[in-house]
Amino acid sequence: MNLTVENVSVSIDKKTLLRNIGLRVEAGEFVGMIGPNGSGKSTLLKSVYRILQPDAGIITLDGEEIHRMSPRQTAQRMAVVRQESPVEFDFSVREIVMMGRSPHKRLLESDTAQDREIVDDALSRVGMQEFLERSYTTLSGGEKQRVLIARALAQQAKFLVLDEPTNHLDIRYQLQIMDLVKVLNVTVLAALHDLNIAAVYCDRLYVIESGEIVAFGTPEEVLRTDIIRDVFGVETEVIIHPITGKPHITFFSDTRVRKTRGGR
Ligand SMILES: Nc1ncnc2c1ncn2[C@@H]1O[C@H](COP(=O)(O)OP(=O)(O)OP(=O)(O)O)[C@@H](O)[C@H]1O
Repeated sequence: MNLTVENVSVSIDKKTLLRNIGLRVEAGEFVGMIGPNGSGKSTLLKSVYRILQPDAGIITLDGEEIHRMSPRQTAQRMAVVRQESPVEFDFSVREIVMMGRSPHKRLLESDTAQDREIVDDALSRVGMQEFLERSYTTLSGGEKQRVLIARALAQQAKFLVLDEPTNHLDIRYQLQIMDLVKVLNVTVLAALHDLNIAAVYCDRLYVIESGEIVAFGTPEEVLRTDIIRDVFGVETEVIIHPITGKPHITFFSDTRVRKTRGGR
């Protein structure tokens, strides 16, 4: 399943949040979006998962315009893990993950043995099988995040949209979840803040700044000292890591750089 975003612009209350965005994610590709806070990453993802209707431009999945699909057709193709997914009612973990099965069922159809197996499998893949009967609202931030990832897995969509999928996770689960998503062999578009994680897991990256794409390419092409300085205002040293073979970035605060250079 591939995604194409062509000339997409979004404005809210006369403020332009995205301007002429173009990007493509090929089938099976893992594409990351990086950029400073407030640059428009979530806005673009929201346009892709149809929470926002762009003012201009076209977004297609396998050539089909997403804003013409029914919500059910979209959910059969696309699973979304958002930064915060507020749950108002006291659902159990099992119920939350089972929601991932609903695009595949008819209205009021009861859960089958196969649905239960898929839910169990999804929970065990994120290390949450022990929490099946727990109330979702009692979970820690990281546990909630893993349950939402399990729900996306249970949805068995061929296209995954991830908005900061690992922001609540400790380092072990960050790597585990990224490894898990990587081996699913689905198409992924993910907004990521951790540039070193983006370097290791993404096939290609788009850099977004003030609502515009300012760079794109492989991690090697994009994660350069000059680009990171221009976009994030941070000094770095970038090496190709001898073990991963991918760029590895060390960050320096401005004060530290000035001190080392003998400034004030
Ligand atoms: N409904 C809205 N009304 C007005 N401004 C909005 C709205 N939604 C988003 N914005 C603004 O649009 C800009 C882009 O926001 P967005 O959430 O897409 O950024 P982001 O790159 O995902 O940021 P972060 O890294 O902080 O999550 C921000 O300045 C934000 O305040």
